[in-house]
Amino acid sequence: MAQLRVYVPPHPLIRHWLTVARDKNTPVALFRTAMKEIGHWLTYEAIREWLPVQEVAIETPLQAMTGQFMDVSTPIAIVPILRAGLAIMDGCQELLPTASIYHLGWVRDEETLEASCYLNRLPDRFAPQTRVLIAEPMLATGGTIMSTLEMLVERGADPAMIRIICVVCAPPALQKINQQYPGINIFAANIDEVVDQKGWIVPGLGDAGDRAFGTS
Ligand SMILES: O=P(O)(O)OC[C@H]1O[C@H](OP(=O)(O)OP(=O)(O)O)[C@H](O)[C@@H]1O
Ligand SMILES: O=c1cc[nH]c(=O)[nH]1
Repeated sequence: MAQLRVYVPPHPLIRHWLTVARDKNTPVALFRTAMKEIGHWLTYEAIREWLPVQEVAIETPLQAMTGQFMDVSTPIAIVPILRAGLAIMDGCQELLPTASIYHLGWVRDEETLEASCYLNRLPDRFAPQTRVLIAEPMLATGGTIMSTLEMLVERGADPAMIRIICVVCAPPALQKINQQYPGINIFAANIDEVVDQKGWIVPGLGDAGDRAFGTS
C-alpha cells in the first residue's frame, strides 16, 4: 500500500536558508530570498523520478549517441498557496519555466483556524498525467492543504502525480494527509514537532505570509 513519504533533504544550503528564514531578525527582503532559495532546492529534489524524460538521438562532435530531454508534452502545474506560497514559487519557476501556474488563495481564520478560499485560478479539469507541484510553505493544522488537495482531486489531478514542497511541516497536517492521500510525496526543509493552541508551528518561522510581504 502507498505510504506518505516526507523527504527532508540533508543539504547544507537548505539548512542555511531555513535558519535565515527562522531568525526573527531577518529583514523582509532577505526572508523572501530565503524562501525562494528553499523553493528552488526543494523543487530540485521533488522533480527527481517525477518529471518524465524522452530518449533522443543526438550527435556529439565525436559520435552519435542517445540522450534524454525533458518530455515537454507532459503538462506541469505549479499551485502556489497564497500568500506565502508566492515566495517559494519564484524558486520553483526557475527550474520549471514551462509550468502553468494556478494560483490558489487561502486564509486561516485566526480564531477557528479554518481556511477559506478567496482566489481560485485552477483549471476546470487537469489533463491526464499532469504533474502538480503544490508550493505551500507551512503545513500546520493541515486545514489549508487538505482543502487544496480536495479541490485538485475534484478537478482530475491524480494524487500519485502530486508533490508538495513546504518549508516547515508539522505532525497534525502530515497525519491528515497520510489518512486521505497516503501516496503523496512531500519535500520539506524540516519537520517541526509542535503546533501550538493558536495554530503556530513551533519553533517554526512565524507568519510566513506576513514575513514575506512585510505586513505584520
Ligand atoms: O495548515 P494550516 O493550519 O491550514 O496553516 C497553513 C497555512 O497558514 C498560512 O497561511 P495564512 O492563513 O497565514 O495566510 P497568508 O499566507 O496569506 O499569511 C500558511 O501560509 C499556510 O497556507
Ligand atoms: O506557524 C505557522 C502556521 C501557519 N501559518 C504560518 O504562516 N505559520
